[in-house]
Amino acid sequence: MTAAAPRSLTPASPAASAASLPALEVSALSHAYGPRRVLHDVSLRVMPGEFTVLLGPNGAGKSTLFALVTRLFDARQGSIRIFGAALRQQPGVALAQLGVVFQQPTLDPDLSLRQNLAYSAALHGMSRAEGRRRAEEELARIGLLERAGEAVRRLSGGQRRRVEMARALMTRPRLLLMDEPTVGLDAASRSFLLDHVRRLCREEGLAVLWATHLIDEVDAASRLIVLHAGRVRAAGGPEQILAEGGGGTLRDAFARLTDEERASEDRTSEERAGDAREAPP
Ligand SMILES: Nc1ncnc2c1ncn2[C@@H]1O[C@H](COP(=O)(O)OP(=O)(O)OP(=O)(O)O)[C@@H](O)[C@H]1O
Repeated sequence: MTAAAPRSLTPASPAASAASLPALEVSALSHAYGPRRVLHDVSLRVMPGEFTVLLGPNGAGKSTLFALVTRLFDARQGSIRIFGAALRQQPGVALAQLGVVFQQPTLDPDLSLRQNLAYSAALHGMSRAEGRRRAEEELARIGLLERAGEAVRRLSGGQRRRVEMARALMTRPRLLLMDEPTVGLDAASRSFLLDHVRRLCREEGLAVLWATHLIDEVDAASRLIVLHAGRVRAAGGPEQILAEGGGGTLRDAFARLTDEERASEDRTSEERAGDAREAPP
């Protein structure tokens, strides 16, 4: 996660050729905690400029997926590529393109906004001057530059989330992961974050994977990946999710796709199929 190439893509830039590659490509990824498998053969893609909502109820496996993509855990089964770079084989190249806002807040409340960002810039190998310049740019974009010298603890929850996003964007990542970033925020703070991120997708080609359990964070331009009980239940635009989820409203379709009974029926039939494959002739 070092300072990477500028996010804006011009046709002649080397980054432009990477624009046709998926920003994130996860293939047949599985993960277990001890004997308990919590991700089952997950495959998904996020393309540059796409705002993709990873929608799943509590326990679906969203944070586990993020932990694998950020290499907190080693992905032993399946593969993960970031702009074509395989995470296991080329971790430095892959992670240099990635920014992350984790579910748990990680700002130091006693440091100022500027100090928190400077600290992160130093960890990413930026010079002091560059770190300061980038911090000011990102704080200005989220409307908090005037408060740069204040301690984080004086900010509201929504403002803290904005600072975390500014920090993640300082290295100019081309793929941004956000894990339940709106939990506990009021409606105005939520829509600020959503609008800001969607604008970065539209105007700068940023690819975003936004994990949430809230269906109302989906808009008509979003792509969706519905994850439930560690499996991708549906993926595509809202129309496709409606079709796969049996129509009605998006909320109805999501409820059906994440229905426990249906999930366990599918598990049972997959297990039966697995048994049949493994049975001797
Ligand atoms: N460190 C761990 N050890 C054992 N099991 C875990 C661990 N972390 C998560 N799990 C289990 O893995 C499953 C997926 O959890 P995960 O946190 O990835 O889901 P999630 O979709 O992010 O849910 P939430 O929104 O509640 O955080 C859950 O059943 C959870 O209990």
